[in-house]
Amino acid sequence: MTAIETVGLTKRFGDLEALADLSLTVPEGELFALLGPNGSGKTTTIEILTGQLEPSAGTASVLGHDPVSDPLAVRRAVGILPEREDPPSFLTPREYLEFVGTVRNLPDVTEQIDEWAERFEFREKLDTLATDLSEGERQRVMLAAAFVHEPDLVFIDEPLVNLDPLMQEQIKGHFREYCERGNTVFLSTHFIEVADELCTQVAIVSDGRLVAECNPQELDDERLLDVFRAEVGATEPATQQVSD
Ligand SMILES: Nc1ncnc2c1ncn2[C@@H]1O[C@H](COP(=O)(O)OP(=O)(O)OP(=O)(O)O)[C@@H](O)[C@H]1O
Repeated sequence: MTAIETVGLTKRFGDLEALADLSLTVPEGELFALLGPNGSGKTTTIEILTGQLEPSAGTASVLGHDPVSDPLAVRRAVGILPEREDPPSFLTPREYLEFVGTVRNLPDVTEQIDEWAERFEFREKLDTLATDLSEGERQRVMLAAAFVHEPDLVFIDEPLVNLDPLMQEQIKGHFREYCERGNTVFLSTHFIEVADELCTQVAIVSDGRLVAECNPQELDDERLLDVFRAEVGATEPATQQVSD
């Protein structure tokens, strides 16, 4: 089945066309990356697909729901982690995840909280106020919040930016395992290495336009970096780095 389908998705902000005629199909079970340089329309796409922003033209379907006419149905069904979003500074991870559990109608999240804190290694910080957590720790709490209700589809904007290399490996392993169970992960990133190593389907966007689609695991000599350079004209090696 198809997890996400967009047809001719377009978004204009005044004179700026942030997204132009984007048509994408993401089958269920895919570890998908929308890859593109800064300002290429990745966040705009996620915001439209999760019903936070209305497109100027085009249609989208997310797990069979229309994010324009029924944004709540989409947001109930999926997990979302926006770029650089933090838990509220005045709550502990435990309190925040309990809050998320309530919003997600989970009867009792005690076990899930333990499980996710163990998996993303913040168990010893469960009762520390978020304001006193490191950036990476806050990111791990937010990742747990995106997955805690075990949605079929999770959107994550720049998933690995604040994480140390060992935690990056752990999170990548989690994404793979999650998709192997038939779920779908939609990542947005400007780090080629993340898309190349991790993803089963990559769509490259530049200036709001889809310029290439591929499965990096099937690329032989033509590495994803070469495709990216050819289509986007990027020559900066910085795009290969995984962390800031
Ligand atoms: N609300 C807005 N009003 C006006 N312009 C906007 C708005 N939101 C985004 N844009 C513009 O749309 C373009 C695409 O932005 P978007 O945030 O989708 O890019 P991105 O690919 O996610 O970039 P980054 O990798 O830097 O996060 C940019 O030129 C941005 O300045």
